[in-house]
Amino acid sequence: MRTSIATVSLSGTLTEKLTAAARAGFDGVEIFENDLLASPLTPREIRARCADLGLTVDLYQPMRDIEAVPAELFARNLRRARHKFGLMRELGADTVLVCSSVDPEAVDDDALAAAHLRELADLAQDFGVRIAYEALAWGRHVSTYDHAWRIVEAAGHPALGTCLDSFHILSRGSDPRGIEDIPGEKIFFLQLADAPLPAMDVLQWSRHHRCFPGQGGFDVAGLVRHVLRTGYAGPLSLEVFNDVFRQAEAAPTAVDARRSLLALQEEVGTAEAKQPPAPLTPAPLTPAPLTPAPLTPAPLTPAPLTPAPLTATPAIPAPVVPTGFAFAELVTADAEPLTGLLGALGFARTARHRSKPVDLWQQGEARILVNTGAVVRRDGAQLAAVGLESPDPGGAADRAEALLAPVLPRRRAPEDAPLDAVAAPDGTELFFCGTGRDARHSDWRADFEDVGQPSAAPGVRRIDHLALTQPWHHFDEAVLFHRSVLGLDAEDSVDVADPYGLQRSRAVSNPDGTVRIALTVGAAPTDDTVHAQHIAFATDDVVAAARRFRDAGAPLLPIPANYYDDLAARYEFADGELETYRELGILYDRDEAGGSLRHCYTRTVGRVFFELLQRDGGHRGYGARNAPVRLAAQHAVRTASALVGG
Ligand SMILES: O=C(O)c1ccc(O)c(O)c1
Ligand SMILES: [Mg+2]
Repeated sequence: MRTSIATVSLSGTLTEKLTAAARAGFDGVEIFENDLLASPLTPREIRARCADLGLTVDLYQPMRDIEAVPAELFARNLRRARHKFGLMRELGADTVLVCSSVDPEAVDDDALAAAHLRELADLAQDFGVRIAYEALAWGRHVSTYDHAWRIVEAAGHPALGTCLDSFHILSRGSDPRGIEDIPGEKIFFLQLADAPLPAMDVLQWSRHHRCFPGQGGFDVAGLVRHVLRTGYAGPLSLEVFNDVFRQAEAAPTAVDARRSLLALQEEVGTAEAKQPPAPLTPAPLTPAPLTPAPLTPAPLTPAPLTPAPLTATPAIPAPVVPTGFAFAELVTADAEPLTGLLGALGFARTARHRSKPVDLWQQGEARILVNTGAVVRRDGAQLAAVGLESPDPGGAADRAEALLAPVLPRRRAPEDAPLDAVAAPDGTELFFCGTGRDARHSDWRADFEDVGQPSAAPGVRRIDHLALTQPWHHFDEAVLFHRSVLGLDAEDSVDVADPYGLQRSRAVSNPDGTVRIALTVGAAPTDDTVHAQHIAFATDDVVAAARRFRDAGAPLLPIPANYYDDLAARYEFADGELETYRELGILYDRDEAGGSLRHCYTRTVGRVFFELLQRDGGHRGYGARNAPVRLAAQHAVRTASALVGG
């Protein structure tokens, strides 16, 4: 199907928005009136710009507070509409959105609303324009899609149809099955948005917190299926009001938006194939014939009034879910502080890259690459790449590419083993690996020469999870990326209090928990915790591992006594157990099923720190309840070392 995006969903000037939408591969746009008013381009120039970019203007919007008002006011509204319809011809837009009225003067009278909309549609028809009437969830008298449709039906005018907006429908809790009672040719437009579920005042919710499908909690795919069963043949158009997207760069937001529609179409297609085919009302592919406007002076080529025929979603290769971490790669100018920590944790340097200053440090199945040959940003050591074990590295990369992930060159140097890799939204390079499976392809170990043996002592077994703080304006994008591109499942988001802000965190994982990534966004983009990244190592005995680390002369993050007093009040411990945790700085958490989590932290080097973690009894969490204590302790350490100039 054709895809479209409202300019309100992207940041920047109208020109920047159009360019970003076109580059991301959208077919068309909804032009928001404010974007047009603020643009130095004339409507004809905007039309030409869109044409140059290969974009159609699928909708002009919104017109507000038109219907069911006193006669004199309605006369003024018609005058306003005449101007806008003229503008739309210049713009090459054939459909205008009319929102249900929020005017205090509007009356609760469906017959009057229908009569006014019919009159409006009559005028619109003279200009070759169609009216799509949309129920705003906070409309004064019309706030549900079925009510808007009843009025459209009563008006009975060929140039009047309805606009469905998934936000207004799903935020009101309306039953989307009723959509199938609307003939597809009377659905003039479909706007899609998701939103997080915790409800608030619906207007604030809509204006600030909409997000792209797959990023929130609505069943947008379910709604789209109902719409498609009517025979609707217009575009799938994203209309997302979101404070973050309004500020972030338009180009990545547009790509994020397109990825969400690709994943949505995949979901709709897949689910549809599993069900018995739904009865489809055949959709007329052309709107009702419209008389050209006699008043228009402009000898413009008429805007394309024919929606493109329904085309199948281009096939997206099936998800190839990663089955473990192959490695994590840290880049740093000075290896010693990091390798000092790794050595104290029990890691040994086991291999060296054949041609680059990259060392492999290993313990159990945990592998850390320390790279001193790459460009390091101002904030020091950082995690630059992650190797994911993949049952089909090429297939994983093909899917990533189909979902618009930037595909990286397969070889970083001519002599390297070819590896499929893509970039995550935060720039982390993700390598799809088949460690030990195929020496010619996807076995990154082929580039390394053994220089030692991993320690035999029991300690770290593998990487348990990565915690990656995302740039604040890429958080929702990152969650959708990991879900759609990598096929990981996303858990609900949790809020973690930091001394200087609130961090939203959402974990993504594979079904058996061998790949877990906690994505976090900080509240204050200037604060250094915002950029922190950590690698958590799984151990079967966190107390022994912590002791060994400390005995090697490395300090663990000190945790305040108050934390342990609270633990004592909360849980019963065996004799001496709590004292051990207190002595070592081990944090403790228990889930409802009695599973437990014990974990402790190293100091931070650049952006990076390590965690030792022991899960028992099937605990699947990350210790979110302990995170505020950990964050405060890290602040305290940073402040203290700043005071001594360290
Ligand atoms: O918030 C609004 O006013 C508004 C305007 C136009 C729309 O299509 C919409 O869904 C909401
Ligand atoms: Mg809308």
